[in-house]
Amino acid sequence: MSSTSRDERCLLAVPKKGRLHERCMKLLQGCGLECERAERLDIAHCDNIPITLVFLPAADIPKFVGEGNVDIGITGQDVIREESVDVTQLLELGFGKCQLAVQAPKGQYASAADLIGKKIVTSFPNLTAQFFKELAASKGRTEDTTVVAVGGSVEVSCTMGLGDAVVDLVETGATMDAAGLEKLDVILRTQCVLIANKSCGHPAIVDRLKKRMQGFLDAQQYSMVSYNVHAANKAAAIAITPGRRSPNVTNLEEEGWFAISAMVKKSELMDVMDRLADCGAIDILAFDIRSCRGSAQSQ
Ligand SMILES: Nc1ncnc2c1ncn2[C@@H]1O[C@H](COP(=O)(O)OP(=O)(O)OP(=O)(O)O)[C@@H](O)[C@H]1O
Ligand SMILES: O=P(O)(O)OC[C@H]1O[C@H](OP(=O)(O)OP(=O)(O)O)[C@H](O)[C@@H]1O
Repeated sequence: MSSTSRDERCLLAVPKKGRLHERCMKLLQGCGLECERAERLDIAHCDNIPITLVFLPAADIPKFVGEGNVDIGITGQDVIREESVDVTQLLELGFGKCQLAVQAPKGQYASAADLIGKKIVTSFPNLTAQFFKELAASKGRTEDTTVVAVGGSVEVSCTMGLGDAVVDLVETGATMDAAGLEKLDVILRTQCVLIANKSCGHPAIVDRLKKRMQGFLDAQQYSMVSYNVHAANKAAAIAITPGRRSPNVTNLEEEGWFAISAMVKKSELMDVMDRLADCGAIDILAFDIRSCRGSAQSQ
């Protein structure tokens, strides 16, 4: 570990287990953070940047960031909203995407409004109570909806007779379906984000990490395509690969030929390569990008 004191090191909270953990570790690795975590220890100092990782339950991270126990953190927008802490959202990370949804036993209720005044089981008691309060107000209803907080396995609550319906996270819908539930309404769409304490003391380190993360995320979305094309087909080829800012065009030794390279969305890569070949481009190659920096969207 480098010889930096606690005050010089930026504390970054990372989900210690669950769905977000692996994705976060892959992201941090892609950002070049090198750190060794001793077995059973929930803290790891990075050797090559003054950042210390603190491994915490995802649901506790908003509070610790909000109160300044750690400087920055990675967690879901759902738990940030549930804790209603005042933190700065620095970056959407594009994974951990799901919905917080009202779910009821299939065929029993037509809409979430039919659950006003009933008993709802959830790990998100604050968001659930707020949702039903606002729903009741919008419908001119006065009954109080009972919210029962549980720590997990929410989907089995109706079967166990704990409540009439649940509010839980849904991604593919497989868990909901297996539990005999159906979605009646969506309270929140969420994804994993990088957050910072409002008066975070390490702006330079945080900014560097944010740019590295953006670079890693951009690199995952794009491939680099390079090809050779004759002057007669150059304009058509450039129209297919305009790049993010502009393609890189250089002259080949061979008269009338050009080498072109450009970033292409991975989701469009095969189509772009087909179209380049159709318009006369040759030697068409695609490369993975490991990371990138300084693109317009990354500023
Ligand atoms: N099915 C899902 N798809 C995508 N993201 C999810 C899904 N379930 C949860 N998440 C996101 O991951 C966060 C942590 O959820 P997870 O269930 O992994 O947490 P945990 O309770 O810490 O772990 P565990 O359930 O193993 O105890 C959630 O707050 C949410 O942002
Ligand atoms: O729509 P799906 O793709 O089925 O995902 C939804 C499930 O994912 C989460 O649980 P997770 O599997 O993380 O385990 P948990 O119940 O222990 O939190 C969430 O609580 C749902 O149960």
